[in-house]
Amino acid sequence: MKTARWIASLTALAVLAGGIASAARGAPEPSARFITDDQGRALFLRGFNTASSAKSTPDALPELTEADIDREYRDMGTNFVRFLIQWRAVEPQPGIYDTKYLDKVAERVRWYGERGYHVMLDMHQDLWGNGITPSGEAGNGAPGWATHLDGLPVATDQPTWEMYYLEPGVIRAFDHFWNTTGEHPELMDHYAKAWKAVAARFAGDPVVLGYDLMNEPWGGSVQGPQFEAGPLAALYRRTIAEIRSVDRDSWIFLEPQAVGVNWGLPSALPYFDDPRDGEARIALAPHLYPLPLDLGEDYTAGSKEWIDRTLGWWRDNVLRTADRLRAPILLGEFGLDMTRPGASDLVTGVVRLGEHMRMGMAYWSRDPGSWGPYDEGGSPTPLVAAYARPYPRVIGGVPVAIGSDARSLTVTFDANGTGPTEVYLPAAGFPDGGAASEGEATWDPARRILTVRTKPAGRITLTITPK
Ligand SMILES: CN(C)c1ccc(C(=O)NC[C@H]2N[C@H](CO)[C@@H](O)[C@@H]2O)cc1
Repeated sequence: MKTARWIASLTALAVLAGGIASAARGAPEPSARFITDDQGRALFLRGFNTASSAKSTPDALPELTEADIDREYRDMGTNFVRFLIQWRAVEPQPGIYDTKYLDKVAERVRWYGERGYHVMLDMHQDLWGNGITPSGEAGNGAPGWATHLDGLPVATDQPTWEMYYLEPGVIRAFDHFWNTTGEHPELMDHYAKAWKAVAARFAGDPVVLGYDLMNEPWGGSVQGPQFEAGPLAALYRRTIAEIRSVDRDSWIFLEPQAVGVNWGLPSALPYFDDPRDGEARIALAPHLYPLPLDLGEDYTAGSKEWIDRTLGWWRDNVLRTADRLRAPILLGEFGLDMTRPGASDLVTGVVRLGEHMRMGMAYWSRDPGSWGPYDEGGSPTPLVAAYARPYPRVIGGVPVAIGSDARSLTVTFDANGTGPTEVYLPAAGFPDGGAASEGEATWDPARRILTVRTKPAGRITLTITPK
Protein backbone atom coordinates (compact mmCIF):
# COMPACT_ATOMS: atom_id res chain seq x y z
CA MET A 1 0.00 0.00 0.00
CA LYS A 2 2.97 2.31 0.64
CA THR A 3 3.92 2.27 -3.07
CA ALA A 4 0.36 3.07 -4.07
CA ARG A 5 0.27 6.00 -1.65
CA TRP A 6 3.58 7.33 -2.97
CA ILE A 7 2.38 7.08 -6.55
CA ALA A 8 -0.87 8.78 -5.64
CA SER A 9 0.91 11.62 -3.86
CA LEU A 10 3.38 12.18 -6.67
CA THR A 11 0.56 12.05 -9.18
CA ALA A 12 -1.46 14.55 -7.17
CA LEU A 13 1.52 16.91 -7.18
CA ALA A 14 1.95 16.44 -10.93
CA VAL A 15 -1.74 17.14 -11.54
CA LEU A 16 -1.52 20.22 -9.31
CA ALA A 17 1.51 21.53 -11.19
CA GLY A 18 -0.08 20.70 -14.53
CA GLY A 19 -3.28 22.38 -13.51
CA ILE A 20 -1.60 25.56 -12.37
CA ALA A 21 0.28 25.66 -15.67
CA SER A 22 -2.95 25.07 -17.55
CA ALA A 23 -4.80 27.81 -15.69
CA ALA A 24 -2.00 30.23 -16.47
CA ARG A 25 -2.66 29.76 -20.19
CA GLY A 26 -6.28 30.95 -20.02
CA ALA A 27 -9.45 29.06 -20.92
CA PRO A 28 -9.79 28.00 -24.57
CA GLU A 29 -13.08 28.26 -26.48
CA PRO A 30 -15.32 25.14 -26.69
CA SER A 31 -14.72 23.12 -29.84
CA ALA A 32 -16.74 24.15 -32.92
CA ARG A 33 -16.41 20.69 -34.47
CA PHE A 34 -19.08 18.03 -34.08
CA ILE A 35 -19.75 14.38 -34.69
CA THR A 36 -22.45 14.24 -37.33
CA ASP A 37 -25.08 11.77 -38.45
CA ASP A 38 -25.61 10.62 -42.04
CA GLN A 39 -27.69 13.76 -42.70
CA GLY A 40 -24.91 16.01 -41.47
CA ARG A 41 -26.76 16.97 -38.26
CA ALA A 42 -24.75 17.45 -35.06
CA LEU A 43 -25.09 14.46 -32.74
CA PHE A 44 -25.23 15.00 -28.98
CA LEU A 45 -24.58 11.52 -27.67
CA ARG A 46 -25.68 10.31 -24.26
CA GLY A 47 -25.11 6.75 -23.14
CA PHE A 48 -23.23 4.02 -21.32
CA ASN A 49 -20.21 1.79 -21.59
CA THR A 50 -21.63 -1.67 -22.17
CA ALA A 51 -20.22 -3.49 -20.58
CA SER A 52 -17.33 -4.34 -18.30
CA SER A 53 -18.62 -7.91 -18.18
CA ALA A 54 -17.29 -8.36 -21.75
CA LYS A 55 -13.77 -8.35 -20.27
CA SER A 56 -14.23 -11.75 -18.67
CA THR A 57 -17.08 -13.59 -20.40
CA PRO A 58 -15.83 -16.58 -22.43
CA ASP A 59 -17.54 -15.21 -25.56
CA ALA A 60 -16.17 -11.67 -24.90
CA LEU A 61 -19.70 -10.28 -25.20
CA PRO A 62 -21.35 -8.10 -22.55
CA GLU A 63 -24.06 -9.65 -20.41
CA LEU A 64 -26.93 -7.80 -22.10
CA THR A 65 -30.46 -8.47 -23.29
CA GLU A 66 -32.81 -6.47 -25.46
CA ALA A 67 -34.93 -5.94 -22.35
CA ASP A 68 -31.91 -4.25 -20.74
CA ILE A 69 -31.77 -1.76 -23.59
CA ASP A 70 -35.53 -1.18 -23.39
CA ARG A 71 -35.26 -0.46 -19.66
CA GLU A 72 -32.29 1.90 -20.14
CA TYR A 73 -34.17 3.83 -22.79
CA ARG A 74 -37.41 3.92 -20.77
CA ASP A 75 -35.59 5.27 -17.71
CA MET A 76 -33.01 7.61 -19.24
CA GLY A 77 -33.67 8.03 -22.98
CA THR A 78 -30.08 7.35 -23.99
CA ASN A 79 -29.09 7.36 -27.68
CA PHE A 80 -25.55 6.00 -27.62
CA VAL A 81 -23.46 3.06 -26.46
CA ARG A 82 -19.72 2.57 -26.18
CA PHE A 83 -19.83 -1.16 -26.87
CA LEU A 84 -16.83 -3.15 -25.57
CA ILE A 85 -15.23 -5.65 -27.94
CA GLN A 86 -12.04 -7.68 -27.36
CA TRP A 87 -9.02 -8.26 -29.60
CA ARG A 88 -8.74 -11.78 -28.11
CA ALA A 89 -12.15 -12.59 -29.67
CA VAL A 90 -11.67 -10.73 -32.96
CA GLU A 91 -8.35 -12.48 -33.71
CA PRO A 92 -8.15 -15.66 -31.59
CA GLN A 93 -5.16 -16.84 -33.64
CA PRO A 94 -2.71 -14.69 -35.63
CA GLY A 95 -4.38 -13.63 -38.86
CA ILE A 96 -7.53 -15.67 -38.14
CA TYR A 97 -10.63 -13.50 -37.55
CA ASP A 98 -13.67 -14.93 -35.76
CA THR A 99 -16.59 -14.02 -38.02
CA LYS A 100 -19.03 -15.76 -35.64
CA TYR A 101 -17.96 -13.37 -32.87
CA LEU A 102 -18.45 -10.41 -35.20
CA ASP A 103 -21.88 -11.77 -36.13
CA LYS A 104 -22.82 -11.81 -32.42
CA VAL A 105 -21.55 -8.25 -32.07
CA ALA A 106 -23.62 -7.35 -35.15
CA GLU A 107 -26.70 -8.87 -33.51
CA ARG A 108 -26.29 -6.56 -30.54
CA VAL A 109 -25.62 -3.61 -32.82
CA ARG A 110 -28.96 -4.42 -34.44
CA TRP A 111 -30.67 -4.47 -31.02
CA TYR A 112 -29.44 -0.93 -30.44
CA GLY A 113 -30.16 0.22 -33.97
CA GLU A 114 -33.78 -0.90 -33.77
CA ARG A 115 -34.12 1.42 -30.77
CA GLY A 116 -32.56 4.47 -32.40
CA TYR A 117 -29.09 4.20 -30.82
CA HIS A 118 -25.67 4.99 -32.26
CA VAL A 119 -22.97 2.41 -31.51
CA MET A 120 -19.25 3.05 -31.05
CA LEU A 121 -17.16 -0.14 -30.98
CA ASP A 122 -14.44 0.07 -28.30
CA MET A 123 -11.46 -2.27 -28.68
CA HIS A 124 -11.14 -2.55 -24.95
CA GLN A 125 -8.06 -3.45 -22.95
CA ASP A 126 -7.14 -3.10 -19.32
CA LEU A 127 -3.73 -4.30 -18.08
CA TRP A 128 -2.95 -5.69 -21.57
CA GLY A 129 -4.87 -8.98 -21.61
CA ASN A 130 -6.29 -12.00 -19.85
CA GLY A 131 -2.95 -13.79 -20.13
CA ILE A 132 -1.00 -11.65 -17.64
CA THR A 133 -1.92 -14.01 -14.77
CA PRO A 134 -2.45 -17.78 -14.79
CA SER A 135 -6.10 -17.45 -13.72
CA GLY A 136 -6.81 -14.91 -16.49
CA GLU A 137 -9.05 -12.67 -14.42
CA ALA A 138 -6.79 -9.60 -13.96
CA GLY A 139 -6.42 -8.17 -17.46
CA ASN A 140 -8.50 -8.22 -20.59
CA GLY A 141 -8.27 -7.42 -24.27
CA ALA A 142 -5.16 -8.83 -25.95
CA PRO A 143 -5.07 -12.49 -27.05
CA GLY A 144 -2.69 -15.01 -25.48
CA TRP A 145 -0.62 -15.40 -28.66
CA ALA A 146 0.22 -11.67 -28.52
CA THR A 147 1.18 -11.78 -24.83
CA HIS A 148 4.93 -12.04 -24.17
CA LEU A 149 5.95 -11.64 -20.51
CA ASP A 150 9.41 -13.22 -21.03
CA GLY A 151 8.97 -14.97 -17.70
CA LEU A 152 8.95 -11.67 -15.81
CA PRO A 153 6.81 -11.66 -12.66
CA VAL A 154 3.25 -10.41 -12.27
CA ALA A 155 2.36 -10.37 -8.57
CA THR A 156 -1.28 -11.29 -8.09
CA ASP A 157 -1.73 -9.73 -4.63
CA GLN A 158 -2.17 -6.18 -5.92
CA PRO A 159 -3.85 -3.74 -3.46
CA THR A 160 -5.68 -2.09 -6.36
CA TRP A 161 -6.27 -3.33 -9.92
CA GLU A 162 -4.32 -0.47 -11.58
CA MET A 163 -1.11 -1.50 -9.76
CA TYR A 164 -0.85 -4.46 -12.16
CA TYR A 165 0.25 -1.91 -14.78
CA LEU A 166 3.52 -1.49 -12.86
CA GLU A 167 4.34 -5.22 -12.76
CA PRO A 168 7.48 -6.19 -14.75
CA GLY A 169 5.63 -8.80 -16.80
CA VAL A 170 2.85 -6.40 -17.77
CA ILE A 171 5.30 -3.66 -18.71
CA ARG A 172 7.20 -6.17 -20.85
CA ALA A 173 4.00 -7.25 -22.63
CA PHE A 174 3.31 -3.62 -23.51
CA ASP A 175 6.95 -2.98 -24.47
CA HIS A 176 6.77 -5.87 -26.95
CA PHE A 177 3.48 -4.57 -28.38
CA TRP A 178 4.79 -1.04 -28.86
CA ASN A 179 8.00 -2.58 -30.31
CA THR A 180 10.00 -0.79 -27.62
CA THR A 181 11.93 -4.06 -27.30
CA GLY A 182 12.34 -4.36 -31.08
CA GLU A 183 11.51 -8.06 -30.81
CA HIS A 184 7.86 -8.12 -31.94
CA PRO A 185 7.33 -5.60 -34.74
CA GLU A 186 4.43 -7.75 -35.97
CA LEU A 187 2.08 -7.06 -33.04
CA MET A 188 1.01 -3.52 -33.88
CA ASP A 189 0.41 -4.64 -37.46
CA HIS A 190 -1.82 -7.49 -36.24
CA TYR A 191 -3.78 -5.00 -34.13
CA ALA A 192 -4.29 -2.62 -37.04
CA LYS A 193 -5.39 -5.47 -39.29
CA ALA A 194 -7.77 -6.77 -36.60
CA TRP A 195 -9.43 -3.37 -36.77
CA LYS A 196 -9.52 -3.70 -40.57
CA ALA A 197 -11.46 -6.96 -40.13
CA VAL A 198 -13.94 -5.25 -37.77
CA ALA A 199 -14.34 -2.24 -40.06
CA ALA A 200 -14.84 -4.48 -43.12
CA ARG A 201 -17.70 -6.16 -41.19
CA PHE A 202 -19.43 -2.93 -40.17
CA ALA A 203 -18.59 -0.53 -43.01
CA GLY A 204 -21.83 1.03 -44.22
CA ASP A 205 -23.80 -0.13 -41.17
CA PRO A 206 -25.88 2.99 -40.33
CA VAL A 207 -25.99 2.03 -36.64
CA VAL A 208 -22.22 1.85 -36.13
CA LEU A 209 -21.06 5.42 -35.68
CA GLY A 210 -17.39 4.47 -35.45
CA TYR A 211 -14.46 2.84 -33.77
CA ASP A 212 -12.57 3.66 -30.54
CA LEU A 213 -9.13 2.35 -31.43
CA MET A 214 -7.74 1.48 -27.99
CA ASN A 215 -9.06 1.83 -24.49
CA GLU A 216 -6.84 3.79 -22.10
CA PRO A 217 -3.47 3.22 -23.85
CA TRP A 218 -0.49 2.48 -21.55
CA GLY A 219 3.04 2.93 -22.87
CA GLY A 220 4.78 0.42 -20.59
CA SER A 221 8.30 1.75 -20.04
CA VAL A 222 7.64 4.64 -22.47
CA GLN A 223 5.41 7.33 -20.99
CA GLY A 224 4.01 10.79 -21.65
CA PRO A 225 4.77 12.76 -24.84
CA GLN A 226 7.41 10.23 -25.90
CA PHE A 227 4.68 7.57 -25.85
CA GLU A 228 1.76 9.55 -27.23
CA ALA A 229 3.70 11.19 -30.08
CA GLY A 230 5.78 8.03 -30.60
CA PRO A 231 4.44 4.46 -30.65
CA LEU A 232 0.84 5.42 -29.84
CA ALA A 233 0.68 7.85 -32.77
CA ALA A 234 2.33 5.23 -34.99
CA LEU A 235 -0.32 2.66 -34.04
CA TYR A 236 -3.10 5.14 -34.67
CA ARG A 237 -1.74 6.10 -38.11
CA ARG A 238 -1.39 2.43 -39.14
CA THR A 239 -4.86 1.60 -37.85
CA ILE A 240 -6.49 4.62 -39.50
CA ALA A 241 -4.95 3.54 -42.82
CA GLU A 242 -6.15 -0.07 -42.41
CA ILE A 243 -9.68 1.01 -41.45
CA ARG A 244 -9.93 3.54 -44.28
CA SER A 245 -8.88 0.85 -46.78
CA VAL A 246 -12.28 -0.79 -46.16
CA ASP A 247 -14.42 1.90 -44.52
CA ARG A 248 -14.27 5.48 -45.80
CA ASP A 249 -17.02 6.94 -43.66
CA SER A 250 -17.19 5.69 -40.07
CA TRP A 251 -15.85 7.99 -37.37
CA ILE A 252 -12.52 7.05 -35.81
CA PHE A 253 -12.09 7.85 -32.11
CA LEU A 254 -8.64 8.33 -30.62
CA GLU A 255 -7.85 8.24 -26.91
CA PRO A 256 -4.89 9.97 -25.24
CA GLN A 257 -2.94 7.98 -22.68
CA ALA A 258 -4.99 7.42 -19.54
CA VAL A 259 -2.42 8.22 -16.88
CA GLY A 260 -2.48 11.90 -16.09
CA VAL A 261 -4.85 12.87 -18.89
CA ASN A 262 -7.85 11.18 -17.21
CA TRP A 263 -7.17 13.49 -14.26
CA GLY A 264 -6.66 16.76 -16.13
CA LEU A 265 -3.01 16.82 -17.30
CA PRO A 266 -2.38 17.79 -20.94
CA SER A 267 -2.05 15.20 -23.68
CA ALA A 268 0.72 15.30 -26.31
CA LEU A 269 -1.34 13.46 -28.91
CA PRO A 270 -0.47 14.98 -32.33
CA TYR A 271 -2.68 15.78 -35.33
CA PHE A 272 -3.77 12.85 -37.51
CA ASP A 273 -4.68 13.10 -41.16
CA ASP A 274 -7.83 11.30 -42.29
CA PRO A 275 -7.31 9.75 -45.77
CA ARG A 276 -10.94 10.01 -46.84
CA ASP A 277 -12.77 12.23 -49.35
CA GLY A 278 -14.52 15.11 -47.65
CA GLU A 279 -14.20 16.32 -44.08
CA ALA A 280 -12.09 14.39 -41.61
CA ARG A 281 -13.98 12.02 -39.34
CA ILE A 282 -11.51 11.69 -36.52
CA ALA A 283 -12.64 12.51 -32.98
CA LEU A 284 -10.88 12.79 -29.63
CA ALA A 285 -12.28 10.43 -26.99
CA PRO A 286 -10.73 11.16 -23.57
CA HIS A 287 -11.85 9.77 -20.21
CA LEU A 288 -12.55 11.82 -17.09
CA TYR A 289 -11.77 10.57 -13.58
CA PRO A 290 -10.94 13.44 -11.17
CA LEU A 291 -7.87 12.45 -9.18
CA PRO A 292 -9.23 13.55 -5.77
CA LEU A 293 -12.08 11.06 -6.28
CA ASP A 294 -9.59 8.35 -7.25
CA LEU A 295 -7.72 9.17 -4.02
CA GLY A 296 -10.86 8.62 -1.98
CA GLU A 297 -12.18 12.16 -1.57
CA ASP A 298 -15.90 12.80 -2.11
CA TYR A 299 -17.57 15.51 -4.15
CA THR A 300 -18.68 17.32 -1.01
CA ALA A 301 -17.62 20.20 1.26
CA GLY A 302 -13.87 20.97 1.03
CA SER A 303 -12.98 18.52 -1.75
CA LYS A 304 -15.72 19.74 -4.10
CA GLU A 305 -13.81 22.96 -4.77
CA TRP A 306 -10.64 21.05 -5.64
CA ILE A 307 -12.49 18.57 -7.82
CA ASP A 308 -14.19 21.44 -9.67
CA ARG A 309 -10.77 22.94 -10.22
CA THR A 310 -9.44 19.70 -11.73
CA LEU A 311 -12.56 19.51 -13.92
CA GLY A 312 -11.60 22.96 -15.24
CA TRP A 313 -8.04 21.82 -15.95
CA TRP A 314 -9.38 18.72 -17.68
CA ARG A 315 -11.76 20.86 -19.77
CA ASP A 316 -9.08 23.31 -20.86
CA ASN A 317 -6.47 20.67 -21.67
CA VAL A 318 -8.94 18.51 -23.61
CA LEU A 319 -10.11 21.55 -25.59
CA ARG A 320 -6.50 22.40 -26.46
CA THR A 321 -5.81 18.83 -27.58
CA ALA A 322 -9.03 18.73 -29.63
CA ASP A 323 -8.03 22.02 -31.26
CA ARG A 324 -4.60 20.58 -32.17
CA LEU A 325 -6.25 17.51 -33.67
CA ARG A 326 -8.92 19.66 -35.32
CA ALA A 327 -11.34 17.08 -33.88
CA PRO A 328 -14.69 17.00 -32.08
CA ILE A 329 -14.74 15.55 -28.57
CA LEU A 330 -16.60 12.58 -27.13
CA LEU A 331 -16.19 11.80 -23.43
CA GLY A 332 -15.67 8.03 -23.57
CA GLU A 333 -15.80 7.35 -19.85
CA PHE A 334 -16.65 8.94 -16.55
CA GLY A 335 -18.19 7.31 -13.53
CA LEU A 336 -18.02 6.65 -9.80
CA ASP A 337 -19.56 4.67 -6.99
CA MET A 338 -23.07 6.14 -6.76
CA THR A 339 -23.29 5.29 -3.06
CA ARG A 340 -20.62 7.89 -2.29
CA PRO A 341 -21.69 11.25 -0.86
CA GLY A 342 -22.04 13.85 -3.61
CA ALA A 343 -22.04 11.27 -6.42
CA SER A 344 -25.23 12.53 -8.06
CA ASP A 345 -23.91 16.11 -7.92
CA LEU A 346 -20.72 14.97 -9.67
CA VAL A 347 -22.74 13.32 -12.43
CA THR A 348 -24.81 16.49 -12.82
CA GLY A 349 -21.59 18.49 -12.94
CA VAL A 350 -20.17 16.33 -15.72
CA VAL A 351 -23.45 16.51 -17.66
CA ARG A 352 -23.29 20.31 -17.40
CA LEU A 353 -19.62 20.22 -18.47
CA GLY A 354 -20.71 18.19 -21.48
CA GLU A 355 -23.32 20.83 -22.34
CA HIS A 356 -20.73 23.60 -22.01
CA MET A 357 -18.23 21.71 -24.19
CA ARG A 358 -21.02 20.51 -26.49
CA MET A 359 -19.65 16.97 -26.25
CA GLY A 360 -21.38 13.65 -25.98
CA MET A 361 -20.60 11.15 -23.26
CA ALA A 362 -20.74 7.53 -22.15
CA TYR A 363 -20.96 6.73 -18.45
CA TRP A 364 -18.79 3.94 -16.98
CA SER A 365 -20.59 1.64 -16.86
CA ARG A 366 -23.85 -0.21 -17.59
CA ASP A 367 -22.91 -3.18 -15.43
CA PRO A 368 -25.12 -3.97 -12.41
CA GLY A 369 -23.64 -2.64 -9.19
CA SER A 370 -23.07 0.52 -7.18
CA TRP A 371 -21.39 2.35 -10.10
CA GLY A 372 -24.16 1.63 -12.59
CA PRO A 373 -27.79 2.68 -13.09
CA TYR A 374 -29.09 -0.50 -11.47
CA ASP A 375 -27.68 -2.32 -8.44
CA GLU A 376 -26.97 -6.05 -8.18
CA GLY A 377 -30.61 -6.67 -7.34
CA GLY A 378 -31.80 -4.67 -10.36
CA SER A 379 -33.08 -1.66 -8.39
CA PRO A 380 -32.32 1.83 -9.73
CA THR A 381 -29.39 3.68 -8.17
CA PRO A 382 -29.30 7.51 -7.88
CA LEU A 383 -27.60 7.52 -11.30
CA VAL A 384 -30.92 7.06 -13.12
CA ALA A 385 -32.36 10.31 -11.76
CA ALA A 386 -29.06 12.18 -12.28
CA TYR A 387 -28.59 10.95 -15.87
CA ALA A 388 -32.24 11.21 -17.03
CA ARG A 389 -32.12 14.83 -18.14
CA PRO A 390 -33.56 16.61 -21.17
CA TYR A 391 -30.98 16.77 -23.96
CA PRO A 392 -30.83 17.37 -27.71
CA ARG A 393 -30.28 13.96 -29.33
CA VAL A 394 -29.44 15.59 -32.67
CA ILE A 395 -29.33 19.22 -33.80
CA GLY A 396 -30.21 20.52 -37.28
CA GLY A 397 -27.31 22.96 -37.32
CA VAL A 398 -24.03 23.96 -35.71
CA PRO A 399 -24.49 23.97 -31.91
CA VAL A 400 -23.62 27.25 -30.20
CA ALA A 401 -24.90 26.63 -26.64
CA ILE A 402 -26.76 23.90 -24.78
CA GLY A 403 -28.28 24.26 -21.32
CA SER A 404 -30.71 22.20 -19.29
CA ASP A 405 -32.28 21.71 -15.91
CA ALA A 406 -35.00 19.36 -14.71
CA ARG A 407 -37.80 21.26 -16.47
CA SER A 408 -36.23 23.14 -19.36
CA LEU A 409 -33.83 22.72 -22.26
CA THR A 410 -32.32 25.49 -24.35
CA VAL A 411 -30.42 24.78 -27.55
CA THR A 412 -28.85 27.60 -29.54
CA PHE A 413 -27.57 26.69 -33.00
CA ASP A 414 -26.91 28.04 -36.46
CA ALA A 415 -29.43 26.15 -38.60
CA ASN A 416 -27.97 24.61 -41.76
CA GLY A 417 -30.88 22.80 -43.37
CA THR A 418 -29.60 19.34 -42.45
CA GLY A 419 -32.87 18.36 -40.85
CA PRO A 420 -35.04 18.68 -37.73
CA THR A 421 -33.73 18.87 -34.17
CA GLU A 422 -34.78 16.05 -31.85
CA VAL A 423 -34.80 16.40 -28.08
CA TYR A 424 -35.39 13.77 -25.40
CA LEU A 425 -37.71 14.85 -22.57
CA PRO A 426 -37.80 12.66 -19.43
CA ALA A 427 -41.15 11.98 -17.78
CA ALA A 428 -39.94 13.47 -14.49
CA GLY A 429 -39.87 17.07 -15.72
CA PHE A 430 -42.03 16.73 -18.81
CA PRO A 431 -44.92 14.38 -17.91
CA ASP A 432 -47.02 15.50 -20.87
CA GLY A 433 -44.21 16.30 -23.26
CA GLY A 434 -42.84 19.69 -24.14
CA ALA A 435 -43.54 22.91 -26.01
CA ALA A 436 -40.98 24.52 -28.33
CA SER A 437 -40.34 28.28 -28.39
CA GLU A 438 -40.26 28.17 -32.19
CA GLY A 439 -40.66 25.89 -35.19
CA GLU A 440 -43.10 23.07 -35.76
CA ALA A 441 -42.96 20.50 -32.96
CA THR A 442 -44.11 16.89 -33.08
CA TRP A 443 -44.26 14.87 -29.87
CA ASP A 444 -43.64 11.10 -29.83
CA PRO A 445 -45.00 10.01 -26.44
CA ALA A 446 -43.74 6.45 -26.77
CA ARG A 447 -40.11 7.49 -27.24
CA ARG A 448 -40.47 10.80 -25.40
CA ILE A 449 -38.88 12.64 -28.31
CA LEU A 450 -39.92 16.12 -29.44
CA THR A 451 -38.97 16.72 -33.08
CA VAL A 452 -38.72 20.39 -34.00
CA ARG A 453 -38.57 21.62 -37.58
CA THR A 454 -37.12 25.13 -37.63
CA LYS A 455 -36.16 27.48 -40.47
CA PRO A 456 -33.17 26.07 -42.38
CA ALA A 457 -30.82 29.01 -41.80
CA GLY A 458 -29.97 31.63 -39.22
CA ARG A 459 -29.36 31.50 -35.49
CA ILE A 460 -32.01 29.64 -33.57
CA THR A 461 -32.52 29.65 -29.81
CA LEU A 462 -34.88 26.79 -29.10
CA THR A 463 -36.34 26.66 -25.59
CA ILE A 464 -38.31 23.60 -24.59
CA THR A 465 -40.58 23.77 -21.57
CA PRO A 466 -43.11 21.29 -20.12
CA LYS A 467 -46.51 21.24 -21.86
C1 LIG B 1 -1.83 3.11 -14.31
N1 LIG B 1 -2.80 3.14 -15.38
C2 LIG B 1 -2.32 2.89 -16.70
C3 LIG B 1 -4.14 3.39 -15.13
C4 LIG B 1 -4.56 3.71 -13.85
C5 LIG B 1 -5.92 3.97 -13.60
C6 LIG B 1 -6.83 3.88 -14.65
C7 LIG B 1 -8.28 4.15 -14.37
O1 LIG B 1 -8.64 4.40 -13.24
N2 LIG B 1 -9.16 4.11 -15.41
C8 LIG B 1 -10.53 4.52 -15.19
C9 LIG B 1 -11.54 3.47 -15.54
N3 LIG B 1 -11.35 2.99 -16.92
C10 LIG B 1 -11.37 1.54 -16.89
C11 LIG B 1 -12.05 0.94 -18.08
O2 LIG B 1 -11.55 1.53 -19.25
C12 LIG B 1 -12.03 1.19 -15.58
O3 LIG B 1 -11.72 -0.12 -15.21
C13 LIG B 1 -11.46 2.24 -14.68
O4 LIG B 1 -12.21 2.38 -13.51
C14 LIG B 1 -6.43 3.54 -15.93
C15 LIG B 1 -5.05 3.30 -16.17
